[in-house]
Amino acid sequence: MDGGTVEGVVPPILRPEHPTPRPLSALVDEFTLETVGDADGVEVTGITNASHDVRPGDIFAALPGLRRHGAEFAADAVARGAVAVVTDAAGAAVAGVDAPIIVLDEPRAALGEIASWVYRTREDPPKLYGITGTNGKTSTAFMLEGLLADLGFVTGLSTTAERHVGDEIVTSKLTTPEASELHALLARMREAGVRAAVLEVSAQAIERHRIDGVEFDVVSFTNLSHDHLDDYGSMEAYFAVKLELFTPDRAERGVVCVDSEWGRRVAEETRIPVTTVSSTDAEADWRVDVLDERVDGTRFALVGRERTIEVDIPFIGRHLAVDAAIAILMLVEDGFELDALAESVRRGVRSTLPGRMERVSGDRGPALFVDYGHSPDAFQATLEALRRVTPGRLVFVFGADGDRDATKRAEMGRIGVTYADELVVTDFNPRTEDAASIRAQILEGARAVDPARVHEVSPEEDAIRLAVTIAGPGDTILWAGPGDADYRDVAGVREPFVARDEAVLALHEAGWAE
Ligand SMILES: CC(=O)N[C@H]1[C@@H](OP(=O)(O)OP(=O)(O)OC[C@H]2O[C@@H](n3ccc(=O)[nH]c3=O)[C@H](O)[C@@H]2O)O[C@H](CO)[C@@H](O)[C@@H]1O[C@H](C)C(=O)N[C@@H](C)C(=O)N[C@H](CCC(=O)O)C(=O)O
Ligand SMILES: Nc1ncnc2c1ncn2[C@@H]1O[C@H](COP(=O)(O)OP(=O)(O)OP(=O)(O)O)[C@@H](O)[C@H]1O
Repeated sequence: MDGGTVEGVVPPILRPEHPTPRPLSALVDEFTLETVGDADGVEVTGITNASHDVRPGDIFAALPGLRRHGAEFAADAVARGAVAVVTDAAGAAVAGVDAPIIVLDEPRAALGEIASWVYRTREDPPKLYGITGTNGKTSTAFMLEGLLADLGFVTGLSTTAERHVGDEIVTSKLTTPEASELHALLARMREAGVRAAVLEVSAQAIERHRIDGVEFDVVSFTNLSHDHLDDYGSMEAYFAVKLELFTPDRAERGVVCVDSEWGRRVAEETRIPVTTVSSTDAEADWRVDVLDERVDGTRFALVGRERTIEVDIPFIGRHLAVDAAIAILMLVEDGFELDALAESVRRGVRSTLPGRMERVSGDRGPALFVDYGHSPDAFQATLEALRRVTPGRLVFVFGADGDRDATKRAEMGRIGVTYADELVVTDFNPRTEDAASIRAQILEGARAVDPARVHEVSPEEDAIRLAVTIAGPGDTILWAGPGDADYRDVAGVREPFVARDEAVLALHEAGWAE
């Protein structure tokens, strides 16, 4: 199981409350599936690939994984009420269950289409907006949802931070859920009357068939930078996966930020019509001209070939202005008039971004922000933005997560000490890795720039306390990594940990907060 061992830390999976039963035999006929056992008379109401999520009437998708084969859990799934199993030949050989088994060469590749059939998610779908890129997906998604809500839509949202079904909010596990969970979420949204849904799409989701069976009205590309090379090996391979979202099977239209070379390539190589936006390239269809950067917000002009609007967002930095522009343009691409959007932009973009550049300090002492950034490019964007609104020094606290792309760690250290005045290197979800050796990799990059401004403190609650001691009024502290997470993962065990709360406590102990 990927969720932790601590109760309350594993987020719930949202499902339709009143699914319509469908005959398994109709599924077998429609997809011409090879079946062991008798599908006749079996009624299906759901599907899942996680044995602990099985409900009576489900199909259990027993998928081969990196760590184990889901078929190991088939008996448990059937005991919980699964009425059929979908798996591959290896899974069928070990499933050992008294239930019909559908055997496929690649069950993961079929999961999206089967889940879409089970939950009928192609029937009268809501408007669907998908956002991909290395950084800014969650931020853009929240801003877009805010706009849609202001336009009067009942909205749905699926991000790294939270999933929303109208007013219902749960925390997320993966950025993009597995296909069976995603289609269940869409079915739950339909029950709640959701007419517009915004989905964050990770590279892993595209590659691992998590968004199969979903057809987006508009997709967008924020940027691409060093991350996830443990999964993809090279930036070229990482790019190729992202590009797949911009194909006619996946989406009708797109919005592409061409600030980076990767964005320019998406715009060139896409197979769907796209509009381009940039804060640096005057040739783009739309330009983001930042007019004013303040500690409480940013004002920018969104300049088109024929129209311009001015936009205020309550977030710091031009990178978030670009995210806001992408959100607005996704609606323009979907047929909304920019002028008609202006009022909603004024009100709707004023949503909150959980754990993204979130200010947790009050009026006294240093300003303290908790952020979710965990890549060199995100660090640079946030530190440069904070520098422009900080009269004093910039103190940066971060760690690099374990069991994830180790090749970015030294670069994170280098960026950290280059763009901040003081750097406190600490821990962040070491998972199954040794925390000290992760810190050592970061420190190697940081100390090569300037060892005098680099501190090493473990664990993170001590690190934030040191930062609060170093900083004073007029200074800014950025704690990057944990964002809005409510746990930390040490030695593969998740324990409750909320960075915001630790940060406020540290400020309180230093006399800067009540
Ligand atoms: C590399 C990757 O994406 N792995 C995902 C994948 O794991 P896997 O295929 O190796 O599965 P496994 O753990 O071997 O288990 C095999 C099967 O047995 C099932 N099982 C397993 C145990 C059990 O008790 N019962 C059970 O049914 C599992 O649900 C699975 O279907 O399927 C699992 C079940 O759905 C996921 O939890 C797991 O995500 C892991 C935790 C992960 O860390 N993924 C990251 C890399 C990821 O996907 N990140 C992106 C965003 C990144 C970003 O933008 O920063 C994301 O979209 O979240
Ligand atoms: N357009 C952008 N360019 C660079 N950095 C950005 C941009 N937008 C947001 N960031 C920074 O990237 C970090 C992550 O932001 P956000 O959560 O919105 O991205 P994400 O793509 O959803 O990340 P993840 O996929 O890891 O969930 C934050 O530090 C944020 O300040």
